[in-house]
Amino acid sequence: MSTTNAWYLRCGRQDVAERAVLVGDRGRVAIAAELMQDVHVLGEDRGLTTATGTYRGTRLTVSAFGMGAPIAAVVMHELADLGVREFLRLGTVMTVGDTRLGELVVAHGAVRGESTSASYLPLEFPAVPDLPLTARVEAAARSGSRPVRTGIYGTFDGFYTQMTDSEPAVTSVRRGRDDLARRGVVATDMETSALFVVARALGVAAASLCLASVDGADQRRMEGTDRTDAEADLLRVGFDALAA
Ligand SMILES: O=P(O)(O)O[C@H]1O[C@H](CO)[C@@H](O)[C@H]1O
Ligand SMILES: O=c1cc[nH]c(=O)[nH]1
Repeated sequence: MSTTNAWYLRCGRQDVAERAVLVGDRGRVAIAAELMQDVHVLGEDRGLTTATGTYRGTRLTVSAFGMGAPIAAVVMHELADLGVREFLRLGTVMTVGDTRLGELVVAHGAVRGESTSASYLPLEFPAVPDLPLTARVEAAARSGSRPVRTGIYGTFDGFYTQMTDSEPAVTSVRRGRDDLARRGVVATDMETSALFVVARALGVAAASLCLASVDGADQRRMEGTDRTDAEADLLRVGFDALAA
């Protein structure tokens, strides 16, 4: 791949910072842009939105991939080829076990329940974050006002078949969530394990910090200003960690 023009992100090495935030929802790029100065919105293709700006003197790139591990891996891969060295996923998760809505959850590892990471490294390889970056993330989270939880994520491809209580898989999904809780998993999402493994394969650092926005037990969702305020807190904490 050319290092001057990424296939899908449609930008060059000079357009991106060495530190990047990966979000799912494109709306979070707009919120992130409000936190930064000198913001440049970069090329947009297939709904992938990327912006680079400065936060407290540190240049940061924010990129939205949408949903799911395959496209998250494409975005990480292109940004790594362009020179990004540190990645922080800032997203949302569903609670497992004792995790409560509104908590910020720092990933200490992730169950590789998705298929994308196996195209980079075999399943024997663990999905673990970069530990120094994770320590920065945890410190920034603990200096904020929200409760912080740490632990293992479960990452899956099947939103309706592996994660939510939807027919026809509702019984196996509930059983699977109980099994994860018994083994100490604290949350589920669709990208974290893939990003950890892809980062290891490409020789870059990755960490993941997410807002618990859906209750796994009853599928209640954070809504309205509760949710938007919490997502703004998530972005501020994440930016503080990357700028530290
Ligand atoms: O809030 P984001 O970052 O999109 O993350 C979570 O939300 C989506 C599912 O609702 C998946 O992408 C999942 O990982
Ligand atoms: O239900 C949810 C909420 C956030 N992230 C997910 O992957 N699922």
